[in-house]
Amino acid sequence: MVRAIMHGCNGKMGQVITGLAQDDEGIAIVAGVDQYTEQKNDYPVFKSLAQCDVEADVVIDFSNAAAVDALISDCVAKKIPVVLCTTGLTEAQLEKAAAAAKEVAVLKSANMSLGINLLLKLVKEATKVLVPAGFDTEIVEKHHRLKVDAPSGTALALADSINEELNNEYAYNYDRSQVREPRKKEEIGISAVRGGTIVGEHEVIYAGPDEVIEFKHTAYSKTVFAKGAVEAAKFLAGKAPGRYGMEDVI
Ligand SMILES: NC(=O)C1=CN([C@@H]2O[C@H](COP(=O)(O)OP(=O)(O)OC[C@H]3O[C@@H](n4cnc5c(N)ncnc54)[C@H](O)[C@@H]3O)[C@@H](O)[C@H]2O)C=CC1
Ligand SMILES: O=C(O)C1=N[C@H](C(=O)O)C[C@H](O)C1
Repeated sequence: MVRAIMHGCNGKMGQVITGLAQDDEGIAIVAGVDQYTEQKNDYPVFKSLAQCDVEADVVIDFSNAAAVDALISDCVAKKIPVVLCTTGLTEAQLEKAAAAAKEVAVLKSANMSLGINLLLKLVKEATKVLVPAGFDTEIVEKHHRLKVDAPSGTALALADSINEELNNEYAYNYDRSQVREPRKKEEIGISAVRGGTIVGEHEVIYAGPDEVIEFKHTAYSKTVFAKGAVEAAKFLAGKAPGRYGMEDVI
């Protein structure tokens, strides 16, 4: 059985994963880390991974970008593989995660659901055909009112997947309110909506001459992300240092 430390254990995703792990014989949450150390479950909770003295095979992280620098350093120091799911990371943090992967196994993914990981591939095929035919690409994401980062990590991952097919030559446009000019061809628009309890919606819109194609993924519960994270943790435990992604798990 894989022993996991839940980083961000007292948050929304931390609690869904804790519930899922209780019914899964292949994984056990043996400790939690959270800035609020209230013990909500049957495992001990520590303020930081550095302070955690419980042995484990892997860390699952759903916390906050501000927590990720210390987390990565602590995983390297303790030589524990990490499933990094927190979004809104800076370029410097992404570089730090890449450097850490030389020392420990790091699986980073902005979205652990099966559907989005398929969509990341589908948009590559669509882009190859549609953009040369004159279609513009826009991404619209919608999330609950408590989400702190925008645009979502998933929207950025979708944009990156599309842009790879365009030799990374397209710029991301997050805000059209400050200019009065037609849309540039070589851009990908990304818009964020926040409200209520929306779990997560991502639409990729290809708008062409007289026709529009839309791909849409809707997450109806956080369980889709939690299931992916649990499978990723089982996959990553015991793996050699390196960078891994959900494509390695699915
Ligand atoms: N990759 C994926 O599939 C998904 C990623 N996410 C991302 O996961 C992150 C967490 O999401 P939620 O659980 O909804 O947020 P949340 O705000 O409900 O939970 C975050 C938890 O992290 C804790 N935390 C914050 N700073 C900390 C620190 N410095 N040290 C230790 N713990 C700290 C908070 O106290 C809280 O309990 C977000 O960045 C979100 O975008 C969310 C869902 C799916
Ligand atoms: O904060 C969330 O809730 C989610 N965050 C991830 C993101 O930023 O892409 C994934 C999912 O959409 C839910």
